Amino acid sequence: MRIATKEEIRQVDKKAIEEYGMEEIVLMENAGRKVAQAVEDFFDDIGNRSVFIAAGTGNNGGDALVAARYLLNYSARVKVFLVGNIDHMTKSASSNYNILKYMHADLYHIGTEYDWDKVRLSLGLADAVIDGICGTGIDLPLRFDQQKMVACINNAHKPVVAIDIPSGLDADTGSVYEGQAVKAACTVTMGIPKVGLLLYPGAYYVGKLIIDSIGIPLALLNDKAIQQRMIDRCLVKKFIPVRSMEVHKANCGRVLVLAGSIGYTGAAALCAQAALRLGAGLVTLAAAKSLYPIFAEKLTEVIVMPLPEEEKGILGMQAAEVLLPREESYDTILMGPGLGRSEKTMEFVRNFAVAVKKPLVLDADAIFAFAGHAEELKNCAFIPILTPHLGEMASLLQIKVKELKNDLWKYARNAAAKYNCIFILKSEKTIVACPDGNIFLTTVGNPGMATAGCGDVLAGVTAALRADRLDGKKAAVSAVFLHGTAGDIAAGKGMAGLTAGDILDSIQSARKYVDGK
Ligand SMILES: NC(=O)C1=CN([C@@H]2O[C@H](COP(=O)(O)OP(=O)(O)OC[C@H]3O[C@@H](n4cnc5c(N)ncnc54)[C@H](O)[C@@H]3O)[C@@H](O)[C@H]2O)[C@@H](O)CC1
Ligand SMILES: [K+]
Repeated sequence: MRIATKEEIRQVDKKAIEEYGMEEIVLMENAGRKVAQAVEDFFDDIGNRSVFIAAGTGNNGGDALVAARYLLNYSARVKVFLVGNIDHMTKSASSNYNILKYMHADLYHIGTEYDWDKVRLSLGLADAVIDGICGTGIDLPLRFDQQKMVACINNAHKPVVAIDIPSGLDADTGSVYEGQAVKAACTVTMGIPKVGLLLYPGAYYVGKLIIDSIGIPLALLNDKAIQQRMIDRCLVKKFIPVRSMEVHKANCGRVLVLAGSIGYTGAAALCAQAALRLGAGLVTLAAAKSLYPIFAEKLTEVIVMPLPEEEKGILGMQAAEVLLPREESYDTILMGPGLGRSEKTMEFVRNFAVAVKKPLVLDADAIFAFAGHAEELKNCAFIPILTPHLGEMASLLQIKVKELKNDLWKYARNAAAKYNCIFILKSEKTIVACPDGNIFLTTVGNPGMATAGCGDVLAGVTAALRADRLDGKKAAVSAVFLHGTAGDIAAGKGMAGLTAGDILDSIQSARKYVDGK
């Protein structure tokens, strides 16, 4: 399923009306009916219930006015409060306003402070609230009267059904101006989700998300021009090849891992093992030679290659001299987990990444190596996949984490295009950003996965998929789904106390779930 920005959904609505000949008022009718149904679903006895409806003057308000009519038809008690000047109502909203007037519905205009008392009193008596103050048509901050209505609704602590998007939430970024957004129990969004519903802090305001059809043709909702997509099983199943009967260990992915330093041997072991668990045929862990005895003892199925070191446990340019002549033995090279940040190692990472002619997955310290040198990523032979968390991304882009968080998707999208990289940007809602502008958002994973080593497992899974001939975009998207699914399987035993080792142990089951066998 795709996820729309404000402009993209505006284009969808426009094309439905102008190209397909759908009537705006019909779309509004469908939207309003779905909202009324959502309210009805809250109660067994809607006929005995009072519903407070806040309706703005745009089409979001129009949806609310339609919902009011349906709820009146269900015999609910309905009070509609209009937020804004009705002279500015859109044509379709105005038509619905006139119908309600003709029905002698309880319609209130807010002019004086006395009217706000009435708002608060009605909210106090209501069993449920519909938020139709505004939707995708606004730019924040809200107008003063809209802000006041949002505050009244939130202070009433009643179950709120938000139409399309909780009022006050930015549909593109998920940002909320000074906390002024409706806190919904449920949001009924039309056609496809809007970006802001899925991003934090916006996602906290949404409650249960219901995605309802209002009759817009699927071809429009699935248009490639909408550049954001959910990562789900259906998408990933299309990307991952069925394992052939004639498969050989050398032709289902040979991964070279460059990872580990003194104190960080676990990271190296986890990512190498994760690549095997996903299905790579051969995994070689190349590490500073003084670490060799540790890995030889720790790992059984992984081949361990000792490399010359600059200092005890620290890799430098000599490692490249050993590795470059052997590059044809590998399909993908993963660098970074636990590698350390010494100057010599960072220099080696940057030089080797450009010299080697194999697809790369760069994680952790290998991403840090490019902080202040991001332009050099453009010189990689293949589009590299980078798997930063927010701190690593911020250091790569030389900005503050707070700044990055304010417009995460924009930064990720711009950086992917500018440095010709694919980013798996890890957070509570991991995304994949591609140089062509496409963004993919995870639908799986859980807070238990905020644990040491979890990212190392993701890096290994990503490298294994890339080594099995998936292009960068498909490998990154599939890795996020398989890793998140493995985390969800592991969380079956409990989220707190979940370890990266548990996720590792569940990767095989996650792949089986995707393969459908
Ligand atoms: N366009 C369509 O065909 C459809 C639209 N639908 C609904 O319409 C909504 C979008 O409607 P609109 O585009 O009319 O806009 P909204 O109803 O979201 O916003 C109301 C009005 O506020 C104005 N505004 C902008 N910034 C503002 C600010 N800072 N403070 C106050 N007012 C501001 C806008 O000009 C807009 O007319 C969707 O969210 C959805 O609920 C649905 O009815 C389905 C069909
Ligand atoms: K709304």
